[in-house]
Amino acid sequence: MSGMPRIAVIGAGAFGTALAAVIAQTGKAQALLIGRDPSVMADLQSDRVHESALPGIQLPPSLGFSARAEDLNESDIVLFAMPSQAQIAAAQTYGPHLKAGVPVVICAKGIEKQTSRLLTDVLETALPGHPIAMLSGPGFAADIAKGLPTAMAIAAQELMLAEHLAKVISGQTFRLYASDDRIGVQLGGALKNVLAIACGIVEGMGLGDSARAALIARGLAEMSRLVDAMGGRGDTVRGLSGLGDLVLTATSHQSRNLRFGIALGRGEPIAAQHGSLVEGAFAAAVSARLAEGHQIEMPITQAVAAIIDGRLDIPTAITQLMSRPITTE
Ligand SMILES: NC(=O)C1=CN([C@@H]2O[C@H](COP(=O)(O)OP(=O)(O)OC[C@H]3O[C@@H](n4cnc5c(N)ncnc54)[C@H](OP(=O)(O)O)[C@@H]3O)[C@@H](O)[C@H]2O)C=CC1
Ligand SMILES: O=C(CO)COP(=O)(O)O
Repeated sequence: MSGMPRIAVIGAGAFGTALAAVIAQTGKAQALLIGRDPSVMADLQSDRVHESALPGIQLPPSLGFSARAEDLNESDIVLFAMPSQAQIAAAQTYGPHLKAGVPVVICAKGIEKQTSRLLTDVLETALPGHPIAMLSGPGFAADIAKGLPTAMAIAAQELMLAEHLAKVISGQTFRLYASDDRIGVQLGGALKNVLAIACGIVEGMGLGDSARAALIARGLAEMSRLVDAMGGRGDTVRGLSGLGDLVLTATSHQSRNLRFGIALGRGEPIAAQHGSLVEGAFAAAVSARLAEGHQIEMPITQAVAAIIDGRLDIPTAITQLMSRPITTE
C-alpha cells in the first residue's frame, strides 16, 4: 500500500463521492473522501452508502472517509469536487493543509459568477505553487459510482501532468483523456449546462427533437467561439468536454440543468425551483457577459441568460433566434 499515490477528493456530494469510489476501485491509489459534516462522514465510514447523494450504491471497502482538513497533508493529488461558486471558499479552508506543490484538480463545471474569472484562474491565485488541473466531460455521478463505462477529459497547463493524472486516476470503468487546453475543457463543461437548459426549454414547450438537434449544433458553435476568444482551442469542445457532455445532458433526464429548463419551458416559475444544484443558471449570465466583453455572438446563451433574469419571455426569445439574419454555417 505504501508506494501507492494518495488521492484526496474534497466535497462529499454526488460527484465527489463517485470520483473517490472509482479511484479507490482502481486499486492503484489510496483514496480518501473529505466532507464537511463529521456525522455524514462517520455514517459513510460505517454504512458505505451515501443515501442522500448516491442512494443504494455500495462504496468500496478500500475508500477512506474524513471530515478533518488536516488529513489532506499526506495527499499527493487533491480533487476539488464542490460546486463552482464554492471553489474559492474551499481553497481558503483546505489550502493551508495541502502538501507543497501537489496538483489540485477542479471537478466543477462553471465560471466564477462574481468576477467572471475562469475557475483555473481563481484557484491559481488562491493556491499559489499548486498546478491547477481541470476534470470535465460526460458522466453522471451515479453512472460513475455504479461502475458503468464513462470517459472524461483532464487538462493541465503541462500535457505531461495531464497525462500523469489521467494514468493515475483512470481505471477499468472510468477513463480520462489528457489535454493541455484548460480553457477549452473548462468552458466546455460550463457552457454545456447553459445549452442543456436551452434544450430543456425546447422539450418543456414541446418544440420537438429537430429543434433540440439544432440547438446542440449551434450551441457547439457558440462554445467554440468563446473558447477561441478566451485563448483556448475552439476544437477542444468537439471532444468529451463540450459535445460529449452536451449530448448527454441535453438528452438525459438525469441532468438537473435539462430538468430546470423543462420546468421553465412548462411555465413553472424559477422561484419554485429550488433544491438541487443547477450550475447553468449561474453560468448563463456570466457567459453572456463574457461574450459581450469579447464581442462575439452567443445568441442562445444570451437568450437563456435573459430568460433566467426575467428580461425576456420564452416565445419572444424563440422568435428572435429564428429571425436572426441568414448566414453561413
Ligand atoms: N452530479 C453529477 O453527476 C456531476 C457533477 N459535476 C459537477 O460537480 C460539481 C458538484 O456537483 P455535485 O456533486 O453534483 O453537487 P452536490 O450538491 O451533490 O454536492 C456538492 C458538495 O459540495 C460540498 N461543498 C459545498 N461547499 C463546500 C465548501 N466550501 N467546501 C467543501 N465542500 C463544499 C457540499 O457539502 P455539504 O454536503 O456539506 O453541503 C456537497 O457535499 C458541480 O460543479 C457539478 O457540475 C460534474 C460531473 C457530474
Ligand atoms: O455534468 C453532468 C454530467 O456530465 C451532470 O449534469 P447536471 O449538472 O445537469 O445534472
